[in-house]
Amino acid sequence: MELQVQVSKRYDDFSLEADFAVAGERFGIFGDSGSGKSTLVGMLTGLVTPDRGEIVFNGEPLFSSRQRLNIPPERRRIGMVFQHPHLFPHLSVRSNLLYGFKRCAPEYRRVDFAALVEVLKIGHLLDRGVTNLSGGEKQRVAIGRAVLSNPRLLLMDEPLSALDDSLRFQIIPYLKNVCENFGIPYLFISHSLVEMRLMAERVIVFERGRQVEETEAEELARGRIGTSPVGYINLLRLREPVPQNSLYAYRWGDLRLLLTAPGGAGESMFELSSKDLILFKKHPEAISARNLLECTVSSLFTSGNKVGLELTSAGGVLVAEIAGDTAREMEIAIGSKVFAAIKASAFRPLG
Ligand SMILES: Nc1ncnc2c1ncn2[C@@H]1O[C@H](COP(=O)(O)OP(=O)(O)OP(=O)(O)O)[C@@H](O)[C@H]1O
Repeated sequence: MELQVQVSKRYDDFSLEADFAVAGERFGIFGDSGSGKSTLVGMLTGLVTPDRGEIVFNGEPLFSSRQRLNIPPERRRIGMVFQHPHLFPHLSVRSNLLYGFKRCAPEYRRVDFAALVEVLKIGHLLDRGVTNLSGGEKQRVAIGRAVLSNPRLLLMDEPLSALDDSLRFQIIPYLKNVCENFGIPYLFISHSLVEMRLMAERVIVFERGRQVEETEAEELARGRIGTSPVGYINLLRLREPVPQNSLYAYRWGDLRLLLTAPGGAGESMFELSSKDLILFKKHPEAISARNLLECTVSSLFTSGNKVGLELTSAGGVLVAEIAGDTAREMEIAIGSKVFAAIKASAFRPLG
C-alpha cells in the first residue's frame, strides 16, 4: 500500500498536524494518550473531516480540501478494529462475521469465509450468540468481521488494550496471520511499544498532535533505553519446555535456558528486561543465576548516561543495559566477549 497523508485539524485546545507517506504492509502509529492517534484514524476512515490537507491511498484521493473532495466512509473500503469489539448482540457469530461481507460488492470479495474461520479458529463458535463469548473470542470475531468486509486497508486502533495481558499476546498471532494470509495491509495504532514491535515494521511517532519521528519499531524501543523505567524489553520465542527439577528448560536457538515459568507445548513468547542481564568480562566462578550466556557485543548505543549493548549469543540477540561508567570500566567495545547472567525468574511469559 501507499498512503500519503498531509492534514491538519484543530479542536479548541488541541491541534493535529500530520505529514507522512508510507509504503509497506505493516505500519504503526505510536503515541501516548492524547497524542492524536484516534483523530488521525478518524480522518483516514472519513469519520473526522480535516480542516485542510490531502489523503491519498494507492494513488486515489480520499480527501482533498483543495479539490473539495471528501470520499464518504462507506466508499473508502477501509476496515476498522477498535479497542472494544462492538459486535451486534442480537446476531450469531456467523451473522456478525457475514455482516460486512454481504455489504461488500461481489467484485471486491477476496477473503474466503471458511479460510478465515480456520485462521481465527472460531469454527466451533459460529452458531453461538456473541454475548457470552470470552473477551478474546469476541475480539477474534471483530477481526474476522472487519477482514470479511474486504478492506483495502485495515486500521486497528488499540485493538488489544481492553484485553488482559495474557489474552493480548494470544491475539497478536491471529491478527498477523489473518492480514498476511489475505494480503491486507494495516496500520496498527497503539501506545504499547511491545505490541508495536510485534505488529509493525516502521512506526510513526506522535506527541501532542505532532509527528516527531518515523523509525523502525526496534529502533524506537532501543532509543528509549535508559529513559524507560522498564528498560528495553527483549522478546524471546522459546520452544519445547522440559521440566527440570523445579524449573523448565527451554530451547532458544542453539541454547537451553532455564526458566521458572512453565510454558505450553510448542513455542511461547517471553519478555526479558535489558536491566535483568548482569554482565561479566570473564567467566564467573560461582553464581546463583541459572543462565550464563557467552556473548559477543555486536552493537553499542548510548542513551543519556546508559549504554545499550546488543549481544549476540548462540541463542539469538539480546539487549543489555549498563551505566556508561561501567561500560568504560569494563572496556566494552564492539567485538568484546562477555558473559551474561540471567535469573530463571527474570523471563516473563507473554500470553
Ligand atoms: N471531537 C472532539 N472535540 C474536541 N476535542 C477533541 C475531539 N476529539 C478529540 N479531541 C481532543 O484531541 C486530543 C487527541 O485525542 P485523540 O483521541 O486523537 O488522542 P489519542 O492519541 O487517540 O488518545 P488515546 O490513546 O487516549 O485514545 C485530546 O486532547 C482530545 O480531548
